Amino acid sequence: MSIHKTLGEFIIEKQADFPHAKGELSALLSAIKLAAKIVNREINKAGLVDITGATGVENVQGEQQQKLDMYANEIFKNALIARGEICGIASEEEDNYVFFDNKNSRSGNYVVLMDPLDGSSNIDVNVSVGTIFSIYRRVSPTNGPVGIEDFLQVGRKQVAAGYVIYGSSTMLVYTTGNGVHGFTYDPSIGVFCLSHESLTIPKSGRIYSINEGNYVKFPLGVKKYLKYCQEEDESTNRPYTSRYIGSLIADFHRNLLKGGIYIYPQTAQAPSGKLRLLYECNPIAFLAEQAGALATDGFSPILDIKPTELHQRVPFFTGSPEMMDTAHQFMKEFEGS
Ligand SMILES: O=P(O)(O)OC[C@H]1O[C@](O)(COP(=O)(O)O)[C@@H](O)[C@@H]1O
Ligand SMILES: [Mg+2]
Ligand SMILES: [Mg+2]
Repeated sequence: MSIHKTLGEFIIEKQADFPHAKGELSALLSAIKLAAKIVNREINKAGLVDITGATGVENVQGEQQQKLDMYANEIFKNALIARGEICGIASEEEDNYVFFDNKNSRSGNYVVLMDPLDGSSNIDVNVSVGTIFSIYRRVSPTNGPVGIEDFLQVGRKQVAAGYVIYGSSTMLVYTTGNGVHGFTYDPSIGVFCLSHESLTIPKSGRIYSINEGNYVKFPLGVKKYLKYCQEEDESTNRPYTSRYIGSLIADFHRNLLKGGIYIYPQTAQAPSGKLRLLYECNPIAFLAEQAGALATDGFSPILDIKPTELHQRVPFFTGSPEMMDTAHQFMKEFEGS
């Protein structure tokens, strides 16, 4: 029976990959690893504990906050605040960024942006959900207060990003800019073990993920691409098959392993789409590009977008490069209509 390498061992081994290393990545990821285990424990018994349903409070996005959104937000925040490397966080569930104003954290060099619970609409129905994180080095002077500029950095500046998927098994998948690596949680020994080293997405695939319930509101380029996916043509493996879980992390993870494309486009009602640039699209885009996939707003790379607001939204296209190229051709051809 082979004993898999643990996440902790792998991080130590890969330490040299992380600029300014000095053990800071280990501390950052061990905080996330610990919080993921605690949230995983509660999710696994969600029906038995008072953790399902809404809190009755609306978050800054105008969405009903779910109890598990808030629980995960507190667990990750508290795990991060306890580590001196991190001087501040931004979260989907916090109106503004949070500055860890204590002596220990002030000297921290990193900020974390997170979506503590992704796929909130699936919490109560036992469908895979996730946590997404993005890590930057601060740009404001160390030992001083954190500023908005520390959070509004282009995605290319990320030093690490990843997600936890709470599904049939629980996995943590991350990158520090040296490939994408996946670790599966073994509850019997309480550790994340290396199960998917150097993940790369298949060049093409047969899966498209989009909420077709919004079809009539889609831009013409997206409508045309969907028709292309559904046409009969054996030579190009079409029609493709539609798979949409409604949890960005679960849809992305499946496509990463099998090949495919995920699209959450702009609509007439939501000209910037739904997904948030800083703690959903940037971290996924960093992982995607590291795994040989593309991630764009339908036209240009997500990682080159200069953020202007903490909770700004962007149209999001990501997936196998050949499928993305085709989708881009339709978006270009029907741009503006
Ligand atoms: O229900 P819709 O409009 O298809 O939206 C589903 C999308 O919204 C999200 O749930 C948004 O994320 P949160 O659950 O973190 O708010 C994504 O995970 C998912 O891909
Ligand atoms: Mg989300
Ligand atoms: Mg969320």
